[in-house]
Amino acid sequence: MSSLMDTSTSSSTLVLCPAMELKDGKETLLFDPSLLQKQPNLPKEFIWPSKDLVHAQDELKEPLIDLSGFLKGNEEATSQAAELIRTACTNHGFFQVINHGVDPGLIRAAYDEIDAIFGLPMSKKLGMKRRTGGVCGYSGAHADRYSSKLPWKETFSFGFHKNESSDIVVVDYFKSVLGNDFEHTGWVYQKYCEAMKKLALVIMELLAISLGIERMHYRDFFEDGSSIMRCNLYPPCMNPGLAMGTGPHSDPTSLTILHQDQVGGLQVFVSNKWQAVTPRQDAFVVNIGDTFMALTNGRYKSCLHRALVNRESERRSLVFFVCPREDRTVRPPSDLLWTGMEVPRKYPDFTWSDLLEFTQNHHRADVATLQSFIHWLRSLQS
Ligand SMILES: C=C1C[C@]23C[C@H]1CC[C@H]2[C@]1(C)CCC[C@@](C)(C(=O)O)[C@H]1[C@@H]3C(=O)O
Ligand SMILES: O=C(O)CCC(=O)C(=O)O
Ligand SMILES: [Fe+2]
Repeated sequence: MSSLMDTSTSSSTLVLCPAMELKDGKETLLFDPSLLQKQPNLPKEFIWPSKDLVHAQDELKEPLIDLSGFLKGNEEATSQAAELIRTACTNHGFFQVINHGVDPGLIRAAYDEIDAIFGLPMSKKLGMKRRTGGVCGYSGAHADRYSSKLPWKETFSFGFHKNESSDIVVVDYFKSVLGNDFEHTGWVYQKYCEAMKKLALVIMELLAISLGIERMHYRDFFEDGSSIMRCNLYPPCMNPGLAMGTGPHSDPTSLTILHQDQVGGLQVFVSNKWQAVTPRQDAFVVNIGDTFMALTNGRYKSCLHRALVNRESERRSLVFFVCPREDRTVRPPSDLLWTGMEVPRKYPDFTWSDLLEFTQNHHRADVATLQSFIHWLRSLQS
């Protein structure tokens, strides 16, 4: 299976870049913000094509969905929320929710722990690095995965799922990877992920209602899912106009529940232009991912978005990626495949496990991941 990974190397980096590390005998760039920020110029690996750097023209504040009525079982509020969701997801796959029921103190604690993680010495962070082919662990600009268009960010990701042996998998992960000193951090993210999963299942009900299908359909599909939690830290950048915190993409996952701090930088592609998402500390950003788009047979759109960096401030975001159990077949409900006559399938059956493996080993998730994945699947079958 040919690798589609970006393998271009740039020897000039050896001169420019203050820090390299040897990986499998190959010199790769080491994303150490404390060193890189002192550099006068942005290393070439972080420079993005001009087509990706087009400025945002407007701010996108709507649709903002108040969940309080739905959570109380108010039918009028439920149908209003469903209508807003239907319009937003049919067009661009982005909305925000307020009065979601998540404790603001838990959100604050999750941000505090971001600093505990990324404030560790580089040697410690490299010791908890994401393994090739996996999602979990630390990553510095994904410099060990790609050689160009590197994102100006550090990430730390881990799984959240129920399993027979433990119902505190996040606590276990933090203790095993970061040590017993991080048990408290593990509990903060255990509670945070539990709150995200609870909110995700509420939103799944609303999504089903908005599509006019059986209310529990998606809730049941995701109940036993294996989700991914990611902490993002975007350091200040000496040349933010040429860099990207996270490049243009749609999430290959199903549903993303994101909280951004007050710095700002998230943008979504709506009405054929990039629009800034103004931070609201009381809101969660929700976007439809590729897998959920397939679960609606393309009725709901996977949201195209990106994150910019700035010269002055660090930016942080907490991102919860809702995923189904890895072996579940991704197939739209039959109610979406019949409107008095048969509706053609837009995507073949697949599993999240296969799409995840594709993004981790064969294709850098971008603005066309699902199409590339379908082509790749078909190439395997031919
Ligand atoms: C399954 C995943 C792959 C990524 C993390 C989750 C969902 C979002 C994906 C990602 C953020 C999309 C942009 C590119 C990417 C490489 C990144 O910038 O981190 C993607 C993640 C990844 O492959 O690690
Ligand atoms: O940090 C952000 O605002 C966006 C991050 C993102 O899109 C992602 O991690 O998938
Ligand atoms: Fe994303």
